[in-house]
Amino acid sequence: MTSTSSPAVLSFHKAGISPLWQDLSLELHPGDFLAILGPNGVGKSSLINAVLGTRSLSSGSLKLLGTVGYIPQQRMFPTDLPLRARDLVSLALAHGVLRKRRASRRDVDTLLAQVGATGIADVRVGLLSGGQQQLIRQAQAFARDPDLLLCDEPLLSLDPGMQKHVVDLLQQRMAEKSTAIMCVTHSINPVLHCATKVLYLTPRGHKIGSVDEVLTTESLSELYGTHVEVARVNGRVVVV
Ligand SMILES: Nc1ncnc2c1ncn2[C@@H]1O[C@H](COP(=O)(O)OP(=O)(O)OP(=O)(O)O)[C@@H](O)[C@H]1O
Repeated sequence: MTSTSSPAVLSFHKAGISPLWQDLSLELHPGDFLAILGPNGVGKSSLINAVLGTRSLSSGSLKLLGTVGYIPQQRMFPTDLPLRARDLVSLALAHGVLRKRRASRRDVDTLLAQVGATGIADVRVGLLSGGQQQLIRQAQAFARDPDLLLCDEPLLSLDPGMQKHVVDLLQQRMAEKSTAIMCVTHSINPVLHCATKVLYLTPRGHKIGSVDEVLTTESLSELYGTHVEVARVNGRVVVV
């Protein structure tokens, strides 16, 4: 549940990365789910990278309160990487803990169970399928109970069943831990039920608001400068 009474976990104030986007102001509160949409190359990943500090803003500012977890765009682990799924999760849990350098086996097993990866715990990560590797990345990102979770196309190349599983896990984090989520995606439908805000980026400008405010014929036609039809079919958003 969104908690607008709590301080914003992340806020952008008139932020820009030239020449991609500018004058971006938004706030993310605990329990918010921001879906970031837009065409290829418009600067969606760059927005995530700005929060991670790996890309600088060229104007404006951003303020981050709290810890961050990151699910990167899908990239396969090397097939010969000599680490099991449980080793990667263990490293993520132990990271930053100075006195206790090793995560307990129980904590690792709990996290693996949470993402439904118990059965692959002892398999070398490079031998896992793309979807299975994505679960391990999710477990890594959850390890330190982040206040803000950055997800860069976490559903890419997953089948519908696995997409639902991944979105359910994100939604569970929002509900149980009030984690705020920023999720870059090329399709709004798998996250339609949990998105509290949508940021739609185009080379001509951007819009921020609820799904019903942003994903409309009027709003997208204005953003693209040409008529774009947005329809609802069986509860799904269809852009024509
Ligand atoms: N560190 C960087 N420095 C300068 N330019 C960069 C950097 N990283 C990416 N770019 C450029 O910024 C532009 C936007 O890239 P970005 O990956 O943010 O787009 P995107 O909207 O996520 O695209 P896609 O949907 O295709 O993943 C691209 O032209 C890219 O080449």
